[in-house]
Formats: sequence, structure tokens, C-alpha cells
Amino acid sequence: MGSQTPAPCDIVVFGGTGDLALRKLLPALYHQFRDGHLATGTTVIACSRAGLDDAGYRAKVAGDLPAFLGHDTTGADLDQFVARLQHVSLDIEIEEEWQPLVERITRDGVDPDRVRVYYLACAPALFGPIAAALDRNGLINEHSRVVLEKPIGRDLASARAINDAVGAVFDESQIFRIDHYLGKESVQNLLVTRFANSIFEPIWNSGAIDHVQITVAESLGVGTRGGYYDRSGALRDMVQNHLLQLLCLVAMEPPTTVDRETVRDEKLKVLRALKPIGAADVPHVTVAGQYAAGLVDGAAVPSYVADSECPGSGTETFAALRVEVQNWRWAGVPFYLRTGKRMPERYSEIVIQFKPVPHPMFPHAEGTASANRLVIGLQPDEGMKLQLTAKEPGPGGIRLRPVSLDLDYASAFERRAPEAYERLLMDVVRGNPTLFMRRDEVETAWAWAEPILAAWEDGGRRVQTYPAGTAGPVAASTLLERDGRSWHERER
Ligand SMILES: NC(=O)C1=CN([C@@H]2O[C@H](COP(=O)(O)OP(=O)(O)OC[C@H]3O[C@@H](n4cnc5c(N)ncnc54)[C@H](OP(=O)(O)O)[C@@H]3O)[C@@H](O)[C@H]2O)C=CC1
Ligand SMILES: O=C1O[C@H](COP(=O)(O)O)[C@@H](O)[C@H](O)[C@H]1O
Repeated sequence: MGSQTPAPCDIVVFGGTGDLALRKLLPALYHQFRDGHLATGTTVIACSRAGLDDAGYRAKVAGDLPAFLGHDTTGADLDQFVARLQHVSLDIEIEEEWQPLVERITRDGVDPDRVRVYYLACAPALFGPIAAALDRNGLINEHSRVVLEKPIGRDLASARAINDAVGAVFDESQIFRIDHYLGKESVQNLLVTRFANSIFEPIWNSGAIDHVQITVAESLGVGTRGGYYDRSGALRDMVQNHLLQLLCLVAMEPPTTVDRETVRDEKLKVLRALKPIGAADVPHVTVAGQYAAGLVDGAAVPSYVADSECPGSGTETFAALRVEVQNWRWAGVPFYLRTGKRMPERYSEIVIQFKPVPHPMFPHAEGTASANRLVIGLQPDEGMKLQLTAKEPGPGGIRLRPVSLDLDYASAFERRAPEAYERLLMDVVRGNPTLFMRRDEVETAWAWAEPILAAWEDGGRRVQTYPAGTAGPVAASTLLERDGRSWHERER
């Protein structure tokens, strides 16, 4: 798939006045417009029940968007972008209200081969009804694509029901299930790091690697999304999708090519190789936490219960797990995953901890040879640090000291890295599903997560509180200490 500007298309956003549309989708479309990648004649049709006409929606977006773009706009280009937006008022669940949208999409003179993207930025319960209504109204053809936001359901049964409903009217090749982590430049770079360099693959296995840690930490709380989040929690919101996808990219076998199916086939094999975590294992290999009031960046912040306005809630805002991939490459190598809200800072990183040297070559040296460690920073800064042991310069006996080889991508490439949604939206327009989740991936991930969720919901866990601004509950450390290991704490 080339990076040429694609032909003009229609992008219909169901949920066009929502948080996701305003905070992520419209800024992404704006940046692509400003960089010349949205062809003249492309229309963006937002739908909601807000009762707005085009002018009213344009005024709303012109008012709201600058806050999400920061200083990254000249004003004039924002006006030009906003002029392309349209709004159609409809209640998805009321059949008669679809007619104005049908008329907009099937307007006179429209090219029958024009690509139509239906972006479902609304509650998953509406995905099935939208698909059925698009079909009933004759709005689906071979050039149509549908984008499903995560979470696809809240368990295996609901994910299957959504996939069945959407799959009844769209072919799998037309369905784009978003996991925005796959659109992050740094996450795509994981594949390049592993497979476009020859030095890593020979040691990327249980022969050399002791364990892997994957951390996705957020300093923000649930904000205004408490209504959604309290029914979800960290396992459904982050682990079942983003963290498992990161794990897949670290653990997968080299695909023969980087095409749409091969990469997804290899990720699926990893998901299928995840060791099941049954009810009896849950207390030993999982930890759930919820933030209490505390201090983040020196400012007092309220508890989750206060933020979400869900008194007595037992929903986890932090999850840590010890996961195993049962295959030849990874036998005996634990993957420790953790994610949480209201942790001290926002950062995501993957730590590949290598084994110590097999024989102490310098028994009389001062200091010890620490085991090598590769730290892959995903956000906010992208880079790699390789921890090595070196001899401190000087006469006399050998002094061993840890040193670090640092690579900072921002200084290596002086270009604006596109946001995940920019990349993913343009992949949809171009019809490239490589970075989207296939039905079997989503359902395999749910099948693995479900017993943990069931055990947690049956009272097989204690949600332990942690003060906001700390690295999660104490038990999260115990998860590694039992194995004689500890979490890698990020250098600030
Ligand atoms: N916000 C985020 O950061 C993220 C969100 N998501 C997912 O994206 C989806 C949307 O989330 P978010 O934007 O936060 O939700 P919001 O509640 O902010 O927005 C929902 C949107 O859907 C519209 N809507 C709701 N019911 C109907 C209806 N019956 N007919 C027509 N329009 C309707 C609402 O407009 P109105 O009420 O005016 O009709 C609104 O535009 C969810 O599935 C969420 O899980 C995924 C990742 C991140
Ligand atoms: O999907 C989600 O991701 C965000 C974190 O995304 P990031 O790109 O800022 O790392 C998380 O806050 C949200 O709860 C979740 O739904």
C-alpha cells in the first residue's frame, strides 16, 4: 500500500459528537488534511442525536478542536478543515431517522466506486443495529468499510454476538477492528527492531532471556469516563487488547512477509499459546488494584470511587499478571504485565531481561557483571536502552560498572511522528487491515481473559487499594518477588 493521497471518499462517523470523535478522530483527520493526505472532495459526515445542522456542528468543532490540537494549527487551515464537515441528526435505533443520511450518502452524481468508511465511535451495543440499518438502507457495497472501536464486547459471548451481527452484512475483509496501540509508531517499530536487524533474533528466546516486563502506566484517572469504565476495569479496557497485542509483537515468530494476514496469523499463534489462568491460579498470578486519593505531580487527586461516582465500586484500575507463552521459544520465560491509572507518570515500556553470564570470568573484580537488559521505550519518548557491563577506566584491578547504550528516536529522526489514529484512519481509507485485529484474535484474547474475569467476579480476588501517584498495590511487587525478581522502575 503506497503513501500517495487516496481518492476522495466519504467518512461517516457514528458518534460524531462524542469524546472519542472530538479528542482523537477529528484531530487525526485534521492533521492528515493539513499534511495534504485527504483528497479534495472527501467528506466527513458526523452523526448523532444532537439536533445540529452542518453549520452548528462546524461551529462546535471549531470551538472544541483547538484545545485538542494545542498550538498545532494556524487557524486558517482549521477553518478549511472544518468547512468539510457535515452533521446528520439521527437516532440509530429509529428506522425513519435514517433517511437524511441515506440521501447524503447516495446523493446525485456520486461515484459508485467511491470508498465509504463507516466509523462506529459509539457504544458497542449499537454496532449490530448500525450494521443492520446500513444493510437495510442499501448503504453497503464492495467499497464500504466499517471500523469497530474497542472494546468489542465485554466477554467472549458478547464479542461473538457483535462479530456475528457485523459479519452478517460486511465481509471480514471490510471490517477494521481498532486497537490504537498498533497504530503507534513505536509499536510498529517493535517489528522493525526485531526483524530488520539481525542481532536480536538469535538471542530472542528462552536460551538468553530470563523474563519480559510490559508496563503501560497512566497518570490520569478515569476522568469523565466513569460510566463506561466502571463496567469495564483495567483487564477489559487495557490488558485484553493493548497489552496482549504488545505481548504478541514481542513473542511472535518472524512472519514470512509483513502482509495483512501473515502478521495476524503469527499473533494469533501467540494468543493460542497463552497458558490458561484458571480460578485456582488467579490468586497467585494476578493482582487487581484500585486507586485511592493521593498525590500526582504534587497535586491532590480524588479516589477512583469519587472520580467515577460509583460508591462501593470494586472495579480494578490496576492489573498485574504473570503470563506464560507455552511454546518452544518461550518455555520457562515469564511475561509480567502491568497497567494502571493514577500511577506516578505516563509511560509505556517493554523490558527484555537477559540471563546473567553463565560463568563469572572476573571473580576478583570489584562490582558484579549485571545481567544485560534491553529497555524499549514506547511513550512518551520512544527509544531503546541497552544495559551492559563495562570496565571502569583506571589502573589496578578490574572494576565492573553498569553502562547504558541509549538511542533516542526523536533526535535520530527530526519529523513529527503521526498519532496512532492518523495512521489507522488512513489505513482504513487505503484498505490495509494489517494493523487491525482480526475476529479470531479478538475472540481468542477474550477466551483467555474470561476465566480471570470470572474468578475475579466470583470473589476470587481482593481489589487492593493504592494511593494515587504510586506504582500500584504492594501485592504487585510480590508477584515478581516470589520468582526472585522485581519490577524495573523507570529512570526519571
Ligand atoms: N473516549 C475514548 O478515549 C475512547 C473510546 N473508545 C470507545 O469509543 C466508543 C465511543 O466512546 P466515547 O466517544 O467516549 O463515548 P461518548 O459517550 O462520549 O459518545 C457517544 C457518541 O454516540 C452518540 N450516540 C449515542 N447514542 C446514539 C444513538 N442512539 N443514535 C445516534 N448517536 C448516538 C452520542 O451522541 P448523542 O448522545 O448526541 O446522540 C455521542 O456522539 C465507545 O465504544 C468507547 O468504548 C475507545 C477507546 C478510547
Ligand atoms: O484504549 C484506551 O487507551 C487509553 C490509553 O491510551 P494512550 O494512547 O494514552 O496510552 C486509556 O486511557 C483508556 O482507558 C483506554 O480505553
